[in-house]
Amino acid sequence: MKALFRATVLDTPDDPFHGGALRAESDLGLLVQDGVIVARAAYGTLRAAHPDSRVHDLREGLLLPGLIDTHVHFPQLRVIGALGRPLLDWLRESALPEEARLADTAYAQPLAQEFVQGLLAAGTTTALVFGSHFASAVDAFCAEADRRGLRATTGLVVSDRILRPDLLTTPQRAYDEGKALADRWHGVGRLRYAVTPRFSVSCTDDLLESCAALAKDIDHAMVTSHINESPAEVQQVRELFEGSADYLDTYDRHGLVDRDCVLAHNVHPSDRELDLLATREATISHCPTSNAALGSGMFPMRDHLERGVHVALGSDVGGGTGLSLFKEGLQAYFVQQLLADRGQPLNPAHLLHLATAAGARALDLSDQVGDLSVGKQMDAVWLAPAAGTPLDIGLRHAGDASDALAKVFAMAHSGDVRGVWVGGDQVLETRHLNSRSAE
Ligand SMILES: O=c1[nH]c(=O)c2nc[nH]c2[nH]1
Ligand SMILES: [Zn+2]
Repeated sequence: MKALFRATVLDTPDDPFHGGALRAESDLGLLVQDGVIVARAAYGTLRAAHPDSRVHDLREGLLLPGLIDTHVHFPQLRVIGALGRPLLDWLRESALPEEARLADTAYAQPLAQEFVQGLLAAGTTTALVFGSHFASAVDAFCAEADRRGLRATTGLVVSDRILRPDLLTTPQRAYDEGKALADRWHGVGRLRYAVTPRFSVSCTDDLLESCAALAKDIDHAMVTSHINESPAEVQQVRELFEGSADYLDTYDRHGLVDRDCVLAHNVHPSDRELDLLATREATISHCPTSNAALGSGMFPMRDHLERGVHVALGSDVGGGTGLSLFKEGLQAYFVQQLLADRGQPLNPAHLLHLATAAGARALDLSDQVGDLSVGKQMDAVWLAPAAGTPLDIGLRHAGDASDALAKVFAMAHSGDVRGVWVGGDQVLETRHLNSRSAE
């Protein structure tokens, strides 16, 4: 049976960083068949043409494309909020001891459930997920993401130096375990594989070469890692890779940087790195709450965009302070405001684009998700705040759609998410969902 969604729908099919604007339509109908939007028109018109369709009446609040988180660590959910330390200290004292616990599948399995539930509850329908150093834990995450219907790209995190010994591997083992995981999960349901060297600090050239070999041997794999996050980390990479031009070169000289590559942070890039990222068409995942929490620095978004580098948004949990991309969008806005004349002016359409269509492009999923046009998958988040909350009051008094969206980024959180769909499947249902088969 066809489903007909009735809502006020906001999305950004035309890139607002390149002349596009927010698309906003009220009392719109989205007709969905087999998970795909097959018609988009005034609700009354679609209802008259499809009287047997099952109506989802979402007129309260707003319907947005499902959010796309391009950098989030599965093993770090339980250590969100370890504030007060810079990156390398935070890794050693907070993140890595927790990551070591995932050697135990009995620890990893409930964590996978909590993590996938957390993403969906935040309205995130697609994510590029930094996996675990342990293949069994990556299996646990993939099984849970598949069970819940999350659109996820993930892989085995690999390192062969400097980290605590229980997190280290070898180039051969990294290849073999990664290949076996990809054979099990790549292309299963909505899952894809990402080759995931942790960062150049913890990866020798031999390991990065094995990552490149693995990426070549998996049809259309992604590659993801970290880059230029904190000054101390950048300095350590400089010392470890004396023959490299810069941090990006440590990946690029192994052929790891191309359109299917997403690198998190890039808070401290050189002009050469920005130009090469643009040439390679790679994406930088900007993770603003993490950058602030770890004191990593203020992201030079304007330099990225002026030089043609693609930018999307990531929560970077657990360096980041939660799974909500609304909070990341707001923090991205704050940082650019604080950079004053060096900052990138951002309006609500920019924020929505960064949290949706830009992520789809990063993951090479633009033909499927990122906005709510005909032909796209029905991946959507329905925001309907409880009556009397500041967001509810704000939405009811918003001057126009852009104003309403600004209020969403200023105030929305998981508690305001009332329904989430991936490929037309309802993957999260919360308070009093209003769905009926006829008017
Ligand atoms: O923000 C970050 N989180 C991490 O877990 C990590 N590992 C290397 N570099 C990192 N940066
Ligand atoms: Zn990270």
